[in-house]
Amino acid sequence: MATLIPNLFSFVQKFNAKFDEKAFEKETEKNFNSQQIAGLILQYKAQAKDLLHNKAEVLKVVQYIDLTTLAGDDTKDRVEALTDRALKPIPSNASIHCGAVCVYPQRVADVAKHLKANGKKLNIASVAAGFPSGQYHLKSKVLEVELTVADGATEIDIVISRAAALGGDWKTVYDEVHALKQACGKAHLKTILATGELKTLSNVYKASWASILAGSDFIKTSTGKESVNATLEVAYVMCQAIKRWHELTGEKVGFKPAGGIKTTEEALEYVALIKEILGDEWLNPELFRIGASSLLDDCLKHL
Ligand SMILES: O=C[C@H](O)COP(=O)(O)O
Repeated sequence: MATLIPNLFSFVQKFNAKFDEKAFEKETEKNFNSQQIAGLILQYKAQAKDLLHNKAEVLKVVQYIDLTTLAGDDTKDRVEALTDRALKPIPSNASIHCGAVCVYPQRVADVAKHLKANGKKLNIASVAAGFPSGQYHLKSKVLEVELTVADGATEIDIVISRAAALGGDWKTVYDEVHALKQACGKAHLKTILATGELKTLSNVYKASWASILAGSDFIKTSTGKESVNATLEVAYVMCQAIKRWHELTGEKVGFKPAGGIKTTEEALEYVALIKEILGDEWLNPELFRIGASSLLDDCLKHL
């Protein structure tokens, strides 16, 4: 019962933009048992095998995808073609579209102009703010977010400072995310934790909590550029933070696994995990996305 009563500490903290270190430490003092999580992961994997035979579930996966290209040689032509594919990912079904198209900041204007010229609407996500390292001055990160939103991005994917996180400086993690949330204006903020570089599950939980407190609309596992990207283990921990925030405040923060998710079965493992931890109400593109460059090809084989 106690957990259903909004925790005014956290709630007020979020909207006053002040970071209370003691409250943060108290809230995030948790131990995660990898063995126990591994047991649950086996269950999610078994459930995904069943879901794979259900075409309606595969169709939903297509709609969760942030169809991504993040390459140094991306051109206007490439992102326009990707946008067309995100608008109609299944050639025989014009009613389905992907969650968003996701490109580098310099390509956002190409996508926005292409959509306008064709009279189409689609979420445009972009990986602004010094992606993927995050090793840039906050001032330039803020400016990059502002410029990218001005070019037409409706969703901004930023990455936290791993240097601050690994040093236990959660206030800096919070302050940066908070500043970047303000820079987003009306655009949604997805905060990438780069979990493959955070070393411990405790750090993953703390990074999730700091990002949620700072106003992130989504928390996302990885940039796709770390040597270890999305895993079910970190997804479990991140979804526990999302669940806890919902218990305390009634607010729903979205979840986006990204990086290295190439098969429909892998995508459905995340669906099974979310179903168990957060429930069916999280299984829609408003609250669940999968960042992926090649997953769609595999989904088409299952339809
Ligand atoms: O955010 C999206 C990821 O960068 C995509 O990663 P991927 O190319 O491994 O699918």
